[in-house]
Amino acid sequence: MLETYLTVVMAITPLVMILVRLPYKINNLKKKIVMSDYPIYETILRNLAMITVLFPLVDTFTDFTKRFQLSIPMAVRLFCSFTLLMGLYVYSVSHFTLKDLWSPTVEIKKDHHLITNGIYQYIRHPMYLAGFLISISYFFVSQNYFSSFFINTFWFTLYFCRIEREEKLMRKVFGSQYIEYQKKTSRLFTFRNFLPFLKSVTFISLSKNPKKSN
Ligand SMILES: C[S@@+](CC[C@H](N)C(=O)[O-])C[C@H]1O[C@@H](n2cnc3c(N)ncnc32)[C@H](O)[C@@H]1O
Repeated sequence: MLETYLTVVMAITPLVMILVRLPYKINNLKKKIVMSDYPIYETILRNLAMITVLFPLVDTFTDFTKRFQLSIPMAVRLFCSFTLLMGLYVYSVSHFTLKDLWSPTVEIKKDHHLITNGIYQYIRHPMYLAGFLISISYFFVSQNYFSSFFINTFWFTLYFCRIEREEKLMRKVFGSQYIEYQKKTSRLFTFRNFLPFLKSVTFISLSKNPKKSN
């Protein structure tokens, strides 16, 4: 019974990730990019990371990776299934908040404005936080060190290479507005504003993305 629940969590992970992202991915193709910063190594890394999104399906529905299993206590696996679902939720909320300003790489679109509401009023990179939560939790839920090694290596490297460049580009485009925003927010996680942060995730405060920055 518990094993079935964990298998379902593993199987829905890539499906939720793909389905949530799909409309934004399509929308992104229509938008005019005015500035970008993505070196070739990031394109390679991103494509490799994208392939690993499918690994949970391989782990769940085939025997290819079965021999790389550890034995992790059920209580730990159950707890991590909760953090994995939280990760999927934060991933969805950050997409819903960023809307058509989402892009797969570090780039600025025509009429880009700074989002500072909802979950973005507490942390600057909720989508990357979600990625970390999902990848780490997946290791414990699946117990599969082979898939988890590739998932974690590619996603962690991608995010760590990207965050600084993304913030640099945002400072270049939004100037003092982004510097002020940085002062008020944490990069990936907030202990100081943990409760309001949780509230913003729980109640999806998607209320009116300001068209112009405040
Ligand atoms: C994959 S999204 C990730 C957004 C953010 N780093 C996160 O983790 O939630 C990357 C794009 O989002 C855009 N972006 C990031 N933060 C933003 C903000 N606060 N307001 C508007 N656009 C933002 C940037 O143009 C960047 O190219």
